[in-house]
Amino acid sequence: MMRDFVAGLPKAELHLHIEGSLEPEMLFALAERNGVAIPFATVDDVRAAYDFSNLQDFLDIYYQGMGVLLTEQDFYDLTAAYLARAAADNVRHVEIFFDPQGHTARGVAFGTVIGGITRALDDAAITSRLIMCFLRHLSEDEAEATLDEALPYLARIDGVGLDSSEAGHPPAKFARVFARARGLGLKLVAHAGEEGPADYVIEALDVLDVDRIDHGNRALEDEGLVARLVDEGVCLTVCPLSNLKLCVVEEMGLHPLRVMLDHGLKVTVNSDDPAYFGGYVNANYVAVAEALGLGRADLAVLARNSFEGAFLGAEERARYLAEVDEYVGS
Ligand code: HPA
Ligand SMILES: [Zn+2]
Repeated sequence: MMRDFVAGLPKAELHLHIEGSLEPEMLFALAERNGVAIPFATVDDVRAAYDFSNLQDFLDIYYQGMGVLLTEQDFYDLTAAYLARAAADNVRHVEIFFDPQGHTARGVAFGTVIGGITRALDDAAITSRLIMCFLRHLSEDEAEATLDEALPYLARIDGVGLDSSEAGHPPAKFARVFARARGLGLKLVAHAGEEGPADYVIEALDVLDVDRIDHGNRALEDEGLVARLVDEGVCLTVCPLSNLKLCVVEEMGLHPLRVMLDHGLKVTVNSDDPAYFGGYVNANYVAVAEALGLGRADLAVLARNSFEGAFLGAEERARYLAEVDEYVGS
């Protein structure tokens, strides 16, 4: 069965917002532990509120939800719970986003956030990288101040990203801070082409010089851009259940992943904000496999792409790719 094949497939997850892995049960537990009021009476009430028509609808609830995260232990518990879910999906390597500005704006210290997350990463069996995202609805000066705050922790931060409300906040708004991050030796990624136009994908490549594109769906609207992404082997971190929940696609049968694979784009499958979008990484693989009729060979390509697009050293990458080959050949 396809589900069993996906379950055993070794894979990397490259697009996961740790704050988006906050399950309703943990939301309640942390609200109680920290004495934070939340506008929900039951876990079912919370799930009922997860009905979004666009990215902003989701972001409003996502920023509200992270308000229960206050202590280092909260960030540890959140991250440890995600890592356990990922390991259960046979995720062998994760690259985790976090949104420091969503916490420092509430008076939670940068060190508290990164301390809890990295302690959980250190305790986990799977390998990981950590990517700090700037909130694009805020100013570049605020992103610069966040990068300043990160300087003492650069040994634990592998890259920077760009997330939050895309429309009206083009990548070029963050040209200076991304250039500085590059100078500090950090990897660079940016959400682009989720709701924003193909031009934002081009800008992320040309102005920010990113190593990967997060989402990238709307790149398909520009033939020349597709050819360039194929030619340059740019990895796209696609998030099928997210796209469905945020109405980026009308139904899963219309998801562009199959077309992306057919073009030879280096696409990967990821969960984005699994607590909000209805499934972790394997659920995303199964959803697209069923809706688009993907076979084992397609799924193996997706898993290989996830390790090829990851910020791994050559030796680690080769080891993981060999694991995929061994599994697929078996
Ligand atoms: O999918 C997303 N897009 C933009 N910002 C986000 N922040 C969390 N998830 C997302
Ligand atoms: Zn995302």
